[in-house]
Amino acid sequence: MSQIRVHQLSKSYGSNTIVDELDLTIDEGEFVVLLGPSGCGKTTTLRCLAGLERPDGGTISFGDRVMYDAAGRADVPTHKRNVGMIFQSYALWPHMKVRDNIAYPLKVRRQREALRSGAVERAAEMVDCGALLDRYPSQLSGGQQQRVAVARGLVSEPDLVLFDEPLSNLDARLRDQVRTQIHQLHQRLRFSAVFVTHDQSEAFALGDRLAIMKDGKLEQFATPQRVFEEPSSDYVAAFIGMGNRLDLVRHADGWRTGSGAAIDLGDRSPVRGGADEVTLRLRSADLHLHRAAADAPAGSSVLPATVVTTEFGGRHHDVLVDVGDARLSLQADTREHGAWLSAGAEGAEVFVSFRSSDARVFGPDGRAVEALGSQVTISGSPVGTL
Ligand SMILES: Nc1ncnc2c1ncn2[C@@H]1O[C@H](COP(=O)(O)OP(=O)(O)OP(=O)(O)O)[C@@H](O)[C@H]1O
Repeated sequence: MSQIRVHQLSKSYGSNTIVDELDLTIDEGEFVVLLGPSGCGKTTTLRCLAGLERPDGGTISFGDRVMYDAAGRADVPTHKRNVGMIFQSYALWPHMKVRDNIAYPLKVRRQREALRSGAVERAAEMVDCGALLDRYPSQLSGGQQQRVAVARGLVSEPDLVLFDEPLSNLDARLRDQVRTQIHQLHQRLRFSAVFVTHDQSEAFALGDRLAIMKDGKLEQFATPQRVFEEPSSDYVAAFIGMGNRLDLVRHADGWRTGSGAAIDLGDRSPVRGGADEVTLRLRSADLHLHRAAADAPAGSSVLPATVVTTEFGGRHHDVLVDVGDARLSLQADTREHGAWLSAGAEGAEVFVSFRSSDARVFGPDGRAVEALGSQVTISGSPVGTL
């Protein structure tokens, strides 16, 4: 098996375009995560890959085998695509024992040699379910049921394993356990996978690459590290945890917020003529709280703020502040700030600071303003030199 390619894939329901000329590649052994908010078309894309949904346009190929081609009228049925599928609802057959559930894909594909040579038992052992083979699904916990579903998804050594939000029905502790198990299995077996989720921590933990979807299209397709450090748009930044937003306007002496506070964008500043209005995004962890402006580290931007609410979170307090008409969230260290924050800090006049290197800047079209040495680009096209 080699690369899996999706080219110009489209799918509509009535007049609603759900998948919109989507291009996606999954390299051999790669774990690709489809990430995006509810309704952006993740599951529909997955179902098209599985052959459970008939696209309206485009092509899907697994190596040199064309699975679907709207123009060439190819459409290989699901049971001939050699995909493994793991669903949110586990989807185990209730009337079959664990052994028969895991064996099911081998029986459908008539893989008798695998059945004879103990593939079912090996798959069960792989997910620590070897002792459960003679139980029915109703005799298993949710976590055990999903591990059996993972064994069933992998038992036939499929060309592609599809996961549709498989952790969503599990409680937080089990979710972490099954997530780690899927990660370890992938490290060991190196199967090609597409994993649908709307949870950014799952995506960061599991993905070799993240395909972030918006309205049926790919907004960014890159490694988790790249997405975390350089989100390609304001939409991606907001979705992956840069919840703090400040709108800035260029003045003769530099950038200012709507309430007039000066902001130093450092080398993330677009050049004159590039953009005169930008959006700045910051993570809560990169915004710092001070009782006096002088306490802020040298070289950072400092903004006057008013405390709105605080919540105890253990080592930190979650704090909401207003900076002009922008509401920002930050985490304040409990050892440094706990005493006065716990004593009722609502309404307190404070300062917040951040470093320009932690901020990400987006142009009026929502695309990232990237600093490339002394050359600055907006939306990928050079607009001038600093
Ligand atoms: N069979 C169908 N008929 C009509 N509309 C559908 C059908 N299946 C899905 N849709 C619509 O297509 C849109 C995208 O659905 P899809 O399940 O692909 O989204 P998603 O990104 O996976 O979201 P979620 O995380 O909520 O599952 C939704 O608005 C949904 O209501």
